[in-house]
Amino acid sequence: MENLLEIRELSKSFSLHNLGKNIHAVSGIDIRLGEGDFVGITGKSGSGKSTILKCIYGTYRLQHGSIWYNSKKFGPLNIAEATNRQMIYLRKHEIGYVSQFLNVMPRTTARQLVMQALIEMGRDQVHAEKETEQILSHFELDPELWDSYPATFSGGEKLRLNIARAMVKKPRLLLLDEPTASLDYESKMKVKVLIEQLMQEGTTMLGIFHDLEFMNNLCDREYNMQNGVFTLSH
Ligand SMILES: Nc1ncnc2c1ncn2[C@@H]1O[C@H](COP(=O)(O)OP(=O)(O)OP(=O)(O)O)[C@@H](O)[C@H]1O
Repeated sequence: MENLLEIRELSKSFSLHNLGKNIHAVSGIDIRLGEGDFVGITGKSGSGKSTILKCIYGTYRLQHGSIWYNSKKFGPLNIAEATNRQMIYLRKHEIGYVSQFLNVMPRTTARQLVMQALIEMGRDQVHAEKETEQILSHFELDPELWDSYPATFSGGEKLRLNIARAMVKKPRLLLLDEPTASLDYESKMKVKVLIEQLMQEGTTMLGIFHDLEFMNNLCDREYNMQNGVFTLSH
């Protein structure tokens, strides 16, 4: 397999049984991502952008098409047919997903949350501790909060922690689902610095951004979604 990710003819619809309705979220989507590519997706709200990322991450099962991912561990793998065990492995080691919502884990501090992610990736304790402190400082999370539970954090603090946790792992493929949506300008710029660092290190990224200015200078290619269909816009 020549690319890191090859999506062919992806279609996904949702059956709303209680309303007797079927919603076609996306259809006939084709995307190729070579190693190190940064591809952006734009489009109106509800046009199906997040659905694509969720199919790649295995949150949604597709009805039609294939999502070939060239895994380090499993070789070329069609995510549409991957087992739960394979998806759990990929999420821990190879594919990252960052959205604007943080899944808070009970009785886990901010520091532990980031450290766990690094240890899952195989870092030893000493390096994991150092990298955790570096990234929490980069996102200016007040050191007083490092050993507190994120459940009580403000929206912006949760979001910065969420991004820190996904990015510190430096996954091979990083899916960005509007991660900067509700961040202030300074925090957005900090995310941008990290994206640029990851690009230099060869991380492949597929990202949805509403802020076109933010995205324009970063992406190699940009697709626009309209009513569940894709067109290359630049
Ligand atoms: N789990 C679900 N169940 C039912 N319908 C869904 C589900 N997820 C998405 N949809 C529907 O699929 C369509 C596409 O949704 P999606 O979240 O992919 O859009 P989006 O382009 O990412 O929107 P936004 O920019 O507002 O986040 C919408 O009509 C949405 O209501």
